[in-house]
This record gives sequence, structure tokens and C-alpha cells, in this order.
Amino acid sequence: MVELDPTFIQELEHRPKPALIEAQGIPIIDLSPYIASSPSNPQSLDDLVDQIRDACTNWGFFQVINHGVRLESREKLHSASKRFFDQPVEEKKKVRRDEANPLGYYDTEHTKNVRDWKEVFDFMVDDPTVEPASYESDDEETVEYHNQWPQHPAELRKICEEYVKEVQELSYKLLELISLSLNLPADRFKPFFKDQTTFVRLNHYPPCLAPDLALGVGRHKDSGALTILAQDDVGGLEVKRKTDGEWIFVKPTPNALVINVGDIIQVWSNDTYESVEHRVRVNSTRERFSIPFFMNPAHYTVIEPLAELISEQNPAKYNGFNWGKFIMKRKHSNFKKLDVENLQIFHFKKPDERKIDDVVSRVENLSNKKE
Ligand SMILES: O=C(O)CCC(=O)C(=O)O
Ligand SMILES: [Fe+2]
Repeated sequence: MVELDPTFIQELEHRPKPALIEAQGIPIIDLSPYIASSPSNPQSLDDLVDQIRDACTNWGFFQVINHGVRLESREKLHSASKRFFDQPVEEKKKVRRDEANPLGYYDTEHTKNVRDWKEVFDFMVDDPTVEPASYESDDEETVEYHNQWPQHPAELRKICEEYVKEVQELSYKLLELISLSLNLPADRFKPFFKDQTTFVRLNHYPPCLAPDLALGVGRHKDSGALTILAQDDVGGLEVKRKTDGEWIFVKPTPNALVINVGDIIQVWSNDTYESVEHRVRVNSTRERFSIPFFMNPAHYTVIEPLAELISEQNPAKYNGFNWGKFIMKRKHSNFKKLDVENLQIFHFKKPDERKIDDVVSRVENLSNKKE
């Protein structure tokens, strides 16, 4: 019997199943009609937009190939990340995050109040990034966050910055495609990202002696606009299939990036697209590395359903909320185990919508129990 610190142990119903379900996985979309420098033919662009719409509607997740991010920059970052995490913990803790600076290294993240089997290193894409000083709604003070770079490996900073430049270009293209897929102009979302609060996380999941009890990241939805994830060939990411709630393994595909729409796009689209739950399983033999790029708007952005996507027949399902305050509150509860439920976009649903969601989730629970 392996002794596992009880803070890592998932409730029975949330533990990973012994067998992986690969099934028909999330779609793979070839972005070449949009990424290529030569103007593409309109038919292939329409096809691409249709594929994006289907993937966002049916899965909330997809993989992209021919995305313009060079394999070389990605591999360089994976190996620099490995060099960083391979160091003794005392060395890594020289850049550890604390309540004053949320950036850098830490190994105590909790998701839904259970500790994740992972260690991470976070940095902002814009350095410095301006965020609210507190989550109190009447406090207008802001602070500047600065990245903390380690001394070793010295090249980590440059490699991260190079990678980010390429992924950032892709992030705008994906936003454009998503916008077109909602029948909006390609640049509809762009202004929200002028003072963006986008950040990148280097994830390291060490081998775990009790992979049946713990998770690398517990079930969650990404709270930002869009996530672009590079994963290595080990695999571990699982996505909750919308049709039946089954956890589906995302098969690592060479040179593909995994994309998912986050809570913000769910609200902007007034629930046309949903931010889908996912989690990470760990294994007892191989460490895993992954690198999510979390694309987030400026802190002062009020997140609400877009005017073009609501009507009398389809009224706004959410009250607007301030992105910076929302994320501050979330960070506060992720930092340590709290007894309260995490803040979710669900809490901004208009009262009638919350009632409808409650009924739907009760029916879903009933039908899941029958299996
Ligand atoms: O490592 C992964 O595959 C996904 C990580 C993730 O979902 C997250 O950090 O939000
Ligand atoms: Fe995630």
C-alpha cells in the first residue's frame, strides 16, 4: 500500500478509471488555409470556419496542425522546462510565488480543494502586467506584476519569450476564426486584448505512485478566453465528452497543439460555445510536461454576452462581471485550500438561467447514475 499525502486524494467519484477511453477523440483541424502567407481560396476558408464551429459546439476542444508555431521553438522550451524542474526544490523555490507575487514556481496548487500532483512555473506574456490590487469590488487600486526568472537555466527567459511570440500570433488567428464561426467580423475580439493578462504555465507532472487516487490537475474549466496547450508524448489530458459526460483521453499528436475555449468565450457567445471540463491523469512511470498559454483580456474588461449575439428570443444569460476582480478572487481561493466553493461564471448567470441549469444538471446526474 502506497502512502499518499491525503491532500492529494480525490473523492471516489472523481478518481481516474483504470482503462483509458480513447474513442473517437477531439477533432484535428488543419489550419494551413488560414496560416499560409499566400491568400487562400475562399472555399477552403469557409470549410475551416465550419470545422471550428463544429469543434467548438460539439467538444469545446480541438487540436490544430500547420499552426505556424515552429516545432523547434516548442522542443527548445520543453527541454529548458525539464532543465528547470530537474533542479533541487530549494533552487526552484528561489523563484517561488507568494501572496504578493503570484508569478514563478509553486507546487501546492489545489483544484476544487484537492491538491494537484504537479509543479508549475508561471510567467506573464506582457511584462509588467497590470491587475487589480485586490478582489474587493470597491477597491480601484492596481498593481504591476513582474515575471521572476530563475538563474538556472539562464536561457529559460529567452526561450520562453521566443515561444510566446509565435503562440501569440496563433492566438489572434484562432480568435479570428472563432469570431467568424460565430458570424462576427474577424477582429471583433481584438480590442479586448490590448492590455492583455495572458500568461503561460510550464507544467511538470512527476511520476506518481498512486495514479489511481490522485490527479495531475483535478477536473476544471479554464476561466480565460482561449487556451493553447503544447503537450509532450506522454499523454494525460482528458476531456469530458459533452454527449455523455465520459472522460476522453486526448491522444498526443506529433506537432499538434490542443485548443480549448474558456469561460470568457462561453459568456461572450451567450452559451453558444461551452467551456468544457477537463483534467489530467498521472502515471507511475513517466514524468510529463505540458505548456498551456492562457489568453486573457485586459483586467478592466467587463465580460458579458456580445450585443450581436443576443436578441429578444435569445436574451443575455449572464450579468456582466469585471475580469480582473473575478480572477483575483479565483487566485485567492486556489492559493490555499479553502472551505468555500470556487467562484465560477455560473455565479453570474441570470436567476432564471441558473434555475434551468440546475434542472439540467440534476437530470444529467440521474442519467449518469443509471449507468
Ligand atoms: O497539462 C495539461 O494537459 C492540461 C493542463 C490544464 O488543463 C491547465 O493547466 O489548466
Ligand atoms: Fe485547464
